[in-house]
Amino acid sequence: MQPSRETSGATERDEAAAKSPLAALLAANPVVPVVVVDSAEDGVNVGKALVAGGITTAEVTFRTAAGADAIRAMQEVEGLTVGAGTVINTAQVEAAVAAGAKYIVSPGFSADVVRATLDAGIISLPACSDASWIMAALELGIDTVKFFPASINGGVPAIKALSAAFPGLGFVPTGGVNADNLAEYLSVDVIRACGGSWMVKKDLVVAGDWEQITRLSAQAIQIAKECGR
Ligand SMILES: O=C(O)C(=O)C[C@H](O)[C@H](O)COP(=O)(O)O
Repeated sequence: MQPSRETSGATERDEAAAKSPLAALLAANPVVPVVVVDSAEDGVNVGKALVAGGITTAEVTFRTAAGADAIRAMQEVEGLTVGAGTVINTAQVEAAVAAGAKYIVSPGFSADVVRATLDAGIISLPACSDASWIMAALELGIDTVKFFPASINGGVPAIKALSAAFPGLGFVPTGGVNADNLAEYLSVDVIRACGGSWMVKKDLVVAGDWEQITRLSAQAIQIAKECGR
């Protein structure tokens, strides 16, 4: 009997996870929330709200001045693996590592940022939006790339087309992913996880609506489970 698509996907993901710390991180965290906060305190509250909803990681961006402080403070949230997002230069890599970030995500590909991250012994997730950038990432040993902005760059059909040229490569689509299309993305085997801000929208953080963040997180995790994640 042929294995079902879901079963073969799980096996392929399991094999990748056994070989790569990044793939293992994503196997444990199929939904990666992109967190933007203006204070460390907000970061801690968001982190607790995510964990209460079953999300166990947070990509805290360097888009605000509070990024590094929030990453440092969020280490205290039990059950949360904190990474840094929107890391666009090596000074930010240093700041993220010093703050305790366990992984580093960029909106694009910079060889300097990837090298500095790997040299620090941290997991690197650069974004690549086309085949040329993917080839540059492969040269540095990257096995999974963020695909950003996913919806504008062609979504699932684009990822399937790129995947045909790069067998074994994992993708983390981010940008335009939400509760309505999460299942479409997570039903594709090479998509190791999805990133996005939909469960931690700025207005929810500003309003201190931690309960809604928990509800949206739980909804995302439920969708992921239904996709066999
Ligand atoms: O800041 C970065 O490093 C990014 O790469 C951008 C974020 O991942 C996206 O802006 C999230 O996209 P939305 O879920 O559509 O809000």
